Amino acid sequence: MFHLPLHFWDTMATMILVDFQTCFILILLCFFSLLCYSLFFKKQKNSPGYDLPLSPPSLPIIGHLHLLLSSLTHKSLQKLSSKYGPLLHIRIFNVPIILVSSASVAYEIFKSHDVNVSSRGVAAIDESLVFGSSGIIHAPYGDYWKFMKKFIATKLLRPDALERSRGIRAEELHRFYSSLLDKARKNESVEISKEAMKFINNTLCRMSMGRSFSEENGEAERVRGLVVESYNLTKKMFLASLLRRPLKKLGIPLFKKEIMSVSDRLDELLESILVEHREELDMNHQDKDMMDVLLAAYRDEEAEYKITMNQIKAFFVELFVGATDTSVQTTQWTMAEIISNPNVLERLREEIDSAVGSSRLIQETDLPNLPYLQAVVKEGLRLHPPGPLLVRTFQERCEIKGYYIPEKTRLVINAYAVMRDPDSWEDPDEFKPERFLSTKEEEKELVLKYLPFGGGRRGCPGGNLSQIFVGTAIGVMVQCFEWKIEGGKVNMEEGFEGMNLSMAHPLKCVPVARPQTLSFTSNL
Ligand code: HEM
Repeated sequence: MFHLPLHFWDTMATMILVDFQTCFILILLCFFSLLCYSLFFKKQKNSPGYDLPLSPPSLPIIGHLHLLLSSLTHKSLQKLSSKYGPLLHIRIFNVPIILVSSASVAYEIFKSHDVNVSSRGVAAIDESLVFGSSGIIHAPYGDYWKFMKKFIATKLLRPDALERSRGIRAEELHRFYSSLLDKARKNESVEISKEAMKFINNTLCRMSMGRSFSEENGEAERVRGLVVESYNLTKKMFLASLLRRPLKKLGIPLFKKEIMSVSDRLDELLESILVEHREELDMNHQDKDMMDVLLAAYRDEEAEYKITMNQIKAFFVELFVGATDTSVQTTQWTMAEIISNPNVLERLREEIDSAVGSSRLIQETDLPNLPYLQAVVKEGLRLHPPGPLLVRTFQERCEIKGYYIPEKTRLVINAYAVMRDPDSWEDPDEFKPERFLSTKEEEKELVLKYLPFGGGRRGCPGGNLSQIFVGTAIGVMVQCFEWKIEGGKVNMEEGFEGMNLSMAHPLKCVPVARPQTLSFTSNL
């Protein structure tokens, strides 16, 4: 009898086992695809006359999801629009998203459909303090949002409220200068974003709730740590918000545990700071910082809107998440551009030296007299907007450039692409601050295509404060130091840290103190 060798049976057994595993995986895949198909891929009900713009080629089932998950989404989308046009529709599974990449289409949307696109329509985990439903960033366009927007403009960031906290910013600016000077004396390298983060986070902590890094309990540092954790969850939150409804049907609470863990710790920290503020307010009846002002609104029986404690906490979380890293990244990118463009550095320094002189440190009250510095910051924001994609939702069906968009369709405006659109900007990839030294007429035109702070009523309310943070930080670095760059050249490669566009290789350089600026005492 013919005997097959033992190892043959071994091999057969292994093959059968492997085949069985492959089959099992295949069956699972088929099952999962069918499930995806029924959950995401079933044709949406067409609204009458619904006619979306062109959709570029996409992958089966997932559509353009891979582009949204790429590390530099704004660039992938910019590439797509430069090939297929400034008004497109992309899809994630079967969910359509309108993609806008030119100034003219963005302008039409903000001019004629502003209220219609004034809700973002994205909410991750309802009960989370980070990007949940209690915050302003994801609040639908309605009473709560209107109350908060007005409150921020008239109570928290109005010129006289900012005037009251000017002393805090001057102290922190001096501390920023001293820290750089210390590094210069030791000939040590500085990571610009770290120094800027200390300055901005500390200033904002003091302005909003009277806390700073230097205080012993370290609350500002804990806030900062938790904000960093929130940034690191951004992509997960985005996915959770996108797939929330279909996955809810399957009982999968995507990333809920991680998101709630950060949210709970923020809640605990803010609760203790709020209790302290309430007790102090009861004793002194005097509001000193933003938290006091919000608590007074909470207690106001006559207030137009009855704000809740959860909304107050969510506001502070979003204030830190939205205000610190955006300003830090802008400071870092702008400084990188200044160091890479010696002619800009020279002109800027001449302006500061002549307007401020050499006997004192620059202050925020100097900014109106420094038009070139303002132009440099604007140009930094044009080329490197920290939030390159603006996300909104069309609440109602509408017509854009002859297309009919159904209600509840997501909208993404690629502000990065708009601000580098060669049809709107001369030499769009060049750092040319002069373009912002314009006449009033030209200025009006610029507003239409300049979107680092978004647009319309849903645009960023913190533009003025961020100009102060970034303008003064850049002012100090240029006024007081020469900068030696490691390796002689700045690496301008982009990366994405958390939710903001950042430098793939953080800017590190050694400050060398200019002789006349060695002995500035505090401006106060
Ligand atoms: C360089 C710094 C900053 C940049 C580039 C920036 C950018 C943005 C952008 C692009 C948006 C979305 C706008 C839209 O959808 O049209 C936004 C929203 C927001 N920003 Fe800023 N921001 C900065 C600083 C600040 C500061 C300092 C604050 C607070 C003091 C702040 C508070 C907010 C708030 C509360 C929102 C939500 C507004 C709403 O949904 O109605 N931001 N910001």
